[in-house]
Amino acid sequence: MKHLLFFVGNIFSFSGRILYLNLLGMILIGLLEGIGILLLVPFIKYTGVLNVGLENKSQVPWIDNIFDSIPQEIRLAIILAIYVGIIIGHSFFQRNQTILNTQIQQKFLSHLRNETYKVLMQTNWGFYLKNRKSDIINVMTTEIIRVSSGTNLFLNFVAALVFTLIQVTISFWLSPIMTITVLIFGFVLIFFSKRFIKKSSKIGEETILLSKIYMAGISDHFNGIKDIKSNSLEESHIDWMQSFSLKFEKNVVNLIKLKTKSQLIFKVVSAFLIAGFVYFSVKMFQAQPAQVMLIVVIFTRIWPRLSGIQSNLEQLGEIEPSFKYLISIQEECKKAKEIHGNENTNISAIKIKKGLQFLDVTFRYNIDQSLYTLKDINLKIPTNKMTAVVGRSGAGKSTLIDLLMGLNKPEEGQILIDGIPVKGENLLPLRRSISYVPQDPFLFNGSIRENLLMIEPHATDEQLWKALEFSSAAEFVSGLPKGLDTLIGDRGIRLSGGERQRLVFARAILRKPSILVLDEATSALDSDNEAKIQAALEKLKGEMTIVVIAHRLSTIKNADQVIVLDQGRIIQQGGYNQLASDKEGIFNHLLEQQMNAV
Ligand SMILES: Nc1ncnc2c1ncn2[C@@H]1O[C@H](COP(=O)(O)OP(=O)(O)OP(=O)(O)O)[C@@H](O)[C@H]1O
Repeated sequence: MKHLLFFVGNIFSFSGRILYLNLLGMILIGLLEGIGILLLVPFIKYTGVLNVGLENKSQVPWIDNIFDSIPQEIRLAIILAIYVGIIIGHSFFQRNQTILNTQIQQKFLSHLRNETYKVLMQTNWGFYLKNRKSDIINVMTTEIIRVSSGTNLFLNFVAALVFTLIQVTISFWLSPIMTITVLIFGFVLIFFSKRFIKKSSKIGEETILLSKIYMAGISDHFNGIKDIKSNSLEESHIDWMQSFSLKFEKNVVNLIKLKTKSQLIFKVVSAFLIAGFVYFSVKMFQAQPAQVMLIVVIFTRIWPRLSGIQSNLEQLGEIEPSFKYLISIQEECKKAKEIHGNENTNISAIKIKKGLQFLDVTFRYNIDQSLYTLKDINLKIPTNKMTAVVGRSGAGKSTLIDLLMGLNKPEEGQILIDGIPVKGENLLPLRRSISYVPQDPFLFNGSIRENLLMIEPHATDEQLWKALEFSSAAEFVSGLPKGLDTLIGDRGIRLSGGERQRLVFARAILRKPSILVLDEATSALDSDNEAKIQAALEKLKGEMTIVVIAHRLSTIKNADQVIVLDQGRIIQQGGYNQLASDKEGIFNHLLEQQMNAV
């Protein structure tokens, strides 16, 4: 319940006055419905549908008094006119209230979506190492909508309580004993239906789990669609989907079974109660037709409200796990927050004068694992020079780069920029100074121009072509029918691997970074284009600090220093030729292996 109240508090502080207006509208609608019940008294009496006897007073004498004072010939017309007026007023308020409700709900949904997205964007990289991307997509798509509709459901529940209260008050006026009896039976039944709410909550938990698995499954499958097609794995994936759909089906059917079971109990009890009331009223208390009709009206008005409360509680129980889940994600994000407020907008890049340094740096991904991913790393990266990091697969090269960019924090030791530790305030300026080109670069489904402008939104066409020229991409881009406006598909699927890498390289250069980090960024290039990129890097050497990870050692021939990593430790460090000539060294060994392979 506290999770639900957290979001209700949120919607109150977010929506403010408009929410109170909404509640007021609900009360008005409830009142109009209540007046509708009161009108039944004169309606029954003066229409003569039931033989009440005009001389008899009903349970609400003041209503009789009002209508008795109206001339008989226009009395019925007035009653009917009031009735029509009430229906019109009721419909009018209900329409406005529905619109207002939707506005509040949609605004709250946008607020929830924006805020959750913002905290997700502001968390550190460690959060993304711990959580599955598909779980986060599930939160942003499914869970947020469930929470928003759950909050709305709660507001409707409050409105239902208000309606019930108004109707109970009016019914109490008409027949206190009858109203109290219905209420006692209703609340006893609600009390004994607690287990339905618990069961709904369990089904809600199962729904979240299923959505997570589903989202993870389909994102894996469509990310790997090429592998699926080329290895003809379609059938097994179709089977997975079919068996999964069955689980979804069962989950929803179970929920409906549960909901309808409690409603069935309410309806059966209501049938027995109404039959019992009418029987005892007529047989034992000789009730008049008007009184019997009143009993039926009161019962049929209040009882559905009580069964509605039960149904609302079950629905809230089902959504409760989503409230809990969203709060836990938001709290985890807050703990992992690395950008506070809007500080990201006014950050300017720093100019690095002397260089970067790793001082006794030790790191491991999981504090429980005994082996360190990087151990006792001492290293200087001089400004405006090229540093290459090489080593076998799994040696820790990418991890070293992630630490350099401040994505992960060292467990021990520190990383310094011009002698100042990389942490807190200088973390974001450092990242602003870096252009990073990963192994599998990110291109989104848009035009080449949009992909380039993503990094430097104000760049002119001239600057774009210059960057493309620099990365040896100008030739292929100008050869495309739509040039810069060519659409490149999901993750740049309509380009070759080498074209993608050159495009991302152009994008990195466009930013004119102080530090250019290339993580296996030229692996897909042919030797001709690789030579061109090497020449480009050579030109950049005096202007920016370049850090290159490369398996293909020919790429780093021009490096000013080479760092050789093995099992998380630096085992060799020096100039390219110096390391190549050390016959005992692992670098020479790696070189020989590559020569033999060629
Ligand atoms: N997110 C992670 N969680 C746990 N372990 C990780 C994670 N990322 C990498 N590792 C482990 O850390 C070690 C170093 O990985 P890293 O990616 O830095 O190696 P690498 O030298 O860049 O390898 P490659 O050349 O194959 O890309 C590997 O043993 C890897 O399994």
